[in-house]
Amino acid sequence: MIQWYPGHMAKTKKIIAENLKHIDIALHIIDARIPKSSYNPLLERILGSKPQIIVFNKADLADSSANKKWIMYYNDKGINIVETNAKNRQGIDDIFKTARDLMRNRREKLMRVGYVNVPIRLMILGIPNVGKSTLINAMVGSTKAKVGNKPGITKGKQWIRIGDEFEYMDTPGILWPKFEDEMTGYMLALVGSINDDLLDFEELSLKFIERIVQRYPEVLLEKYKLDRLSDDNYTNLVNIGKKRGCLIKGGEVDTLKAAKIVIDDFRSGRLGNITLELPEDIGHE
Ligand SMILES: Nc1nc2c(ncn2[C@@H]2O[C@H](COP(=O)(O)OP(=O)(O)OP(=O)(O)O)[C@@H](O)[C@H]2O)c(=O)[nH]1
Repeated sequence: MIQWYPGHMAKTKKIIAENLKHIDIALHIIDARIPKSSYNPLLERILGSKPQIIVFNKADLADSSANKKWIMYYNDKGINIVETNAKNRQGIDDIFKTARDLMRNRREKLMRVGYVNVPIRLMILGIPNVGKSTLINAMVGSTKAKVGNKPGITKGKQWIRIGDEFEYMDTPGILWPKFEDEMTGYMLALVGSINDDLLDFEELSLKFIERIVQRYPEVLLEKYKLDRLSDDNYTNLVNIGKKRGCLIKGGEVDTLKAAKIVIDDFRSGRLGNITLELPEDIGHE
């Protein structure tokens, strides 16, 4: 499993802290299928009193009842959360609305002292592969993006204008995943936030099957037309391989091939809407 070197992490933290000085609101993108593992609690410490909006992206791939639970969880904590499908531009207007609401008082104050049309500055942050670039494109949408250096702020910083009201920092902040425990590593790997070259797919698929057997057993039975689920997940993987014709010479099951099929089916949404982590998992693993 990959780890971030402490030096690299400290440098990234410093860059993010520096960039945050220039913005009004941080958009913290998380993956709705793994809201616990894709959330980096360290960001909160760096943010201090700077407002954040949690963008619950890829909600279209997640389980809608789980989405509701997570939204309630964050609402109860008083944290703003917006559900999105950046690929289809769903939820984008809610981000703008929430940002406007958050900045209303400040903008009114500025207007009273003569500042008009002060843009709300946003920055997108998130771990790899959560949909940062897709979200940026969705936010820009059809409004023509003006890119340019702004005087008075760190040289070279690029801002993109969205309509009349918003500007966002051109480069999204890439957060390092928190490798808090082994399970977090597996979760991040399952959604593709860790380089595939480093992964043991068979081991990963067994962890995935374990969780699916607990939470969505019917998914495996239906998708792979299994007669029954075994208590032993390796047997389940072998049975999936048999159904999918993953055989090597001598009629043995090619479990690596079967593992890749299962993971690919999950990532692409072919297994249906799945959420691997629920709010009640926090502090229980
Ligand atoms: N189904 C679905 N797919 C999405 C959504 N948002 C992004 N994707 C897909 O997820 C993949 C990663 O999206 P990117 O926008 O490249 O993610 P990123 O966070 O910029 O990735 P890095 O550059 O690796 O940090 C792409 O294949 C997108 O099409 C979404 O809301 N729903």
